[in-house]
Amino acid sequence: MAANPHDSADRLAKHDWQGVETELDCEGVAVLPGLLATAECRALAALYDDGDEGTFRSRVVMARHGFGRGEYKYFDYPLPEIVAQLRTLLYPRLAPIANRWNAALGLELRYPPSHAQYLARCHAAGQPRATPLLLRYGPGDFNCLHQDLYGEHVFPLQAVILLSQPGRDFDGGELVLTEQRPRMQSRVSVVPLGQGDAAIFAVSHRPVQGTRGFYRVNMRHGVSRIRRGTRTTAGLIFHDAA
Ligand SMILES: O=C(O)CCC(=O)C(=O)O
Ligand SMILES: [Fe+2]
Repeated sequence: MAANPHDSADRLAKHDWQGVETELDCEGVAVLPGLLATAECRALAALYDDGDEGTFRSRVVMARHGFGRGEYKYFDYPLPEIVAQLRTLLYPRLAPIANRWNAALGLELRYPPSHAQYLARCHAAGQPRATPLLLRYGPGDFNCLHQDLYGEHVFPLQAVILLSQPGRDFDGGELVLTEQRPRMQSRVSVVPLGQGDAAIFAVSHRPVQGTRGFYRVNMRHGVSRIRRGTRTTAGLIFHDAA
């Protein structure tokens, strides 16, 4: 799929990154409205059924693993151009936030400025397989709360792009995040997305400012039951898989 790199760069530049950073710090999730245009959503979603052989490295039927109901496919390298570009362009916006979070949590690990450098680290450590994916849900399907960990190397933020149009293509099927706080009850947030919007959120944990410094909360995400129609999403995970 052709995508003009200048279009993609402009698309990211127009977003309120200061606002995104504040939302991520306060809530652990931020929305980038209209990250993809409608035609791009359709073209990317169409790969699910029409992708050439070699587009995907594997297909997972969620019910077989107790992950929920629905299915997904992991892209293989080389990634479709738009997926590769979004991963490359989003990463340098997110790495400084990830580094600040690690510092707040007292972790020494830092993430390099470019995604190519970070992937080289994953690949050298035995995590060479592509993790971006397309997910497809039909009526009654859902995605259980989970964390996308694929090995020792974990980049702490990820993105999900809604490729279908809510209300027209499907009803229900909301992205849900839970936050498990130490010695407290869990908090939940539902993230309203329109077609082409991306949610950026914490993969497994994030720092929260308390009265005596930062503490660590554990995050999970999932999707509530699809009540009608078909919902397709694209997931961008920045670490690769073992
Ligand atoms: O379909 C969704 O909204 C969530 C997808 C997901 O779990 C992921 O991309 O990691
Ligand atoms: Fe996920």
